[in-house]
Amino acid sequence: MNLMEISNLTVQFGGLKAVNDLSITVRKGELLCLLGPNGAGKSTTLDLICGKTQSTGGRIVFEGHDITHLKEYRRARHGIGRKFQVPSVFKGLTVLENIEVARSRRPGILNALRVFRTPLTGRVREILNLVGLIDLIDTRAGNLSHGQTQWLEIAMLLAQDSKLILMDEPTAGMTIQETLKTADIFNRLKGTHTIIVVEHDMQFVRQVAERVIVMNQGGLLAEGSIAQIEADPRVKAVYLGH
Ligand SMILES: Nc1ncnc2c1ncn2[C@@H]1O[C@H](COP(=O)(O)OP(=O)(O)OP(=O)(O)O)[C@@H](O)[C@H]1O
Repeated sequence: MNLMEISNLTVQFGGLKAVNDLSITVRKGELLCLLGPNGAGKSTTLDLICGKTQSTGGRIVFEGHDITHLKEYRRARHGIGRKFQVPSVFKGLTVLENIEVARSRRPGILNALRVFRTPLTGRVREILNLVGLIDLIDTRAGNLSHGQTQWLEIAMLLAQDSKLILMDEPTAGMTIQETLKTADIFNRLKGTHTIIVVEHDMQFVRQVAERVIVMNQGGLLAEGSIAQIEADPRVKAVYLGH
């Protein structure tokens, strides 16, 4: 079943078409990796899906709703969650408090503070177990390691029950062990969560990818399994060969 259909998506910045006539179908529950050389338009594609950037052409249909011209906060209400390269956790709050803020769905920290006395409910416990932070619920986010901070942010997206999770280079700056653990988290999310991830770390992509899309110069260059992508001479020429 399709969760999202992107047709002929285009955005022009001055003379540059950063995303150019891109069509992608995203299936419910799949983990889709977006690859491509620097400047291919991967981050811009995520920006166009979450509404951070408005397209200049094409269409995005999410669960049957045309969201092409919706503002970012309205797309978030439809269940599109975005994780940026710089984590947006509240450093002064504990791990559990951060999750509660994410779960409250109400804008503004003051509203969120009212729910802090909520006990560690089943779903929150499940999420914290999944990302391996269950023993750190009372730790301030500012005291977490880089990897733990990234996992907390993933947990916050899960706590919002996002239907589509968009992630831009989640393993950037991680140690090998942290990257392995992140792959494990992603593999456990497969099937129940729909994820689009932009990544340059091919080892990580090999561990998690079900379907891979390679972009080049704003357009779709190749699509397939990781084995098909790695054997594709066009991909080798512009990306993997370097
Ligand atoms: N707001 C903007 N205004 C003008 N040009 C932009 C804007 N955002 C992106 N671009 C340009 O669009 C092109 C695509 O950028 P984008 O960041 O999407 O590439 P990318 O594939 O994510 O690259 P990287 O792997 O380096 O992150 C680049 O040439 C970039 O300079």
